[in-house]
Amino acid sequence: MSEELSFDILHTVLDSAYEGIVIVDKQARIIHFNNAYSRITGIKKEQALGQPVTDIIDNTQLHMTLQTGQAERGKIQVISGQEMVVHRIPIWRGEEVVAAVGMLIFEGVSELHKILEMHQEKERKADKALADSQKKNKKQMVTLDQIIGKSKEMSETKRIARRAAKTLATVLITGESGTGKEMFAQSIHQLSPFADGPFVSVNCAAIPEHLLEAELFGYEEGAFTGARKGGKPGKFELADQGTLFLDEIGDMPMIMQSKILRVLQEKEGMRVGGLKPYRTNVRIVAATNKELEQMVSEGGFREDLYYRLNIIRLHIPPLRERKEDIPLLLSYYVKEICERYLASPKHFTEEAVKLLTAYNWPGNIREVVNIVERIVSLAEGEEISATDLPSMVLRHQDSHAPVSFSGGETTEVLDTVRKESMEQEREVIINVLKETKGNKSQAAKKLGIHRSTLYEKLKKLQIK
Ligand SMILES: Nc1ncnc2c1ncn2[C@@H]1O[C@H](COP(=O)(O)OP(=O)(O)OP(=O)(O)O)[C@@H](O)[C@H]1O
Repeated sequence: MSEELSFDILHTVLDSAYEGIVIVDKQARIIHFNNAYSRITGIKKEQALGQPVTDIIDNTQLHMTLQTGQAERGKIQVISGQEMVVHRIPIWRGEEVVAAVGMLIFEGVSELHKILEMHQEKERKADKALADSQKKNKKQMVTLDQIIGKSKEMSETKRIARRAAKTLATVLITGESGTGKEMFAQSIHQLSPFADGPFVSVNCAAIPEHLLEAELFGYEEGAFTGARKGGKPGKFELADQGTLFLDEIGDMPMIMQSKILRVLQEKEGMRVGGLKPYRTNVRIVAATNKELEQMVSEGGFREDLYYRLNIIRLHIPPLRERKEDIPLLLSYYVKEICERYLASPKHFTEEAVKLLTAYNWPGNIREVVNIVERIVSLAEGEEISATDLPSMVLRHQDSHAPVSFSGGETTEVLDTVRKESMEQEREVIINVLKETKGNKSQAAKKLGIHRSTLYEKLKKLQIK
């Protein structure tokens, strides 16, 4: 590129900059004065070019920059009666300062104040929103009364939860996905001596392994690349005097298991990059849908941590083992969802309830919520009948679970559907097992069901 061309390009770039830019030569004469500088100060370009900078710009120090060779940043300079923020930068060639650049960053300090105020206002709003959402969360926290279920199994689970809540002991909640483990954890917190403190929830499976320590214990400024200025408190600090809910604890990496055990024993934590430990007094409620005992025996979970967590055990049975709760859940959620969607009230016919009760609900109550949501948004009339149900419900009927809540005989339709669906289910499972070369854990994962459910199905469908 010719020297002339690069000079032209440079001038164009300087002229289109948002900041005011002035360049002086060795003798402190102005050799460049860009459009922004002219706009901000009202001084014409022709007036400025070739003139000593001290004659043109009020209170300039650029001639001093040429002498000292020192850069100055963020200095306040009064130009045309206004305070402005400037940088002054010397340009060296070898041992000598050959020019200096003056940059006008903010047109006035008042602009800087405005920006600062805007920023502070934004921060105030964000803090308020956070405080409001924390208050709202507190109000929205679940209580035991909101947990639906009158079956013997659920009544027993609630009884244990109520008693566990009053103690300071660690609670381990087990149960398949979607059975309501987080609901129980919140209810325990609400009834516990820690109820006035925060409820902090961490999903151990959702946080990448290398971030988990910082998330749980916090970090100090500069602890790693990307660490936030001022550091960040960890969940153990945030949950102080409250409850820390460690969801999916079975997915916790071994190294973190040891660190958690240490905090539980010593009631002290240490931020990543920190030098001084902090005190933390939290009630731990952990949950998992994994077989922790089996993980312990296979070496995937620390035995000492397991015993430390398993002081009170709360098992939530899957929905298929407490079928009498299904009609209650259906009628609660159909009402709640119709209200939420501003839809006209709807109800299930007796036959639809029978079919839904005979379904095996591998996704438990979360699946109930999803299916009812889907049905409500598609069904047109007030009545939800068998024809409105998703085909999956008809295909996966639980043949060895008689529908006893209404005391009636199962219908012929239901029988036919069941027979057909068992055949289909058998075929699907055999195919998946072939794909996984007989590996049952992988097959259960592919089918989206728990391993114990797969074993039950293998037995029921006589798959060898
Ligand atoms: N007994 C219940 N009564 C009413 N709603 C319930 C009940 N149990 C669960 N739910 C609802 O089902 C959904 C799943 O519940 P929750 O998140 O507590 O389950 P979970 O066992 O913690 O699931 P995961 O193991 O996947 O984290 C939520 O929408 C919750 O409100």
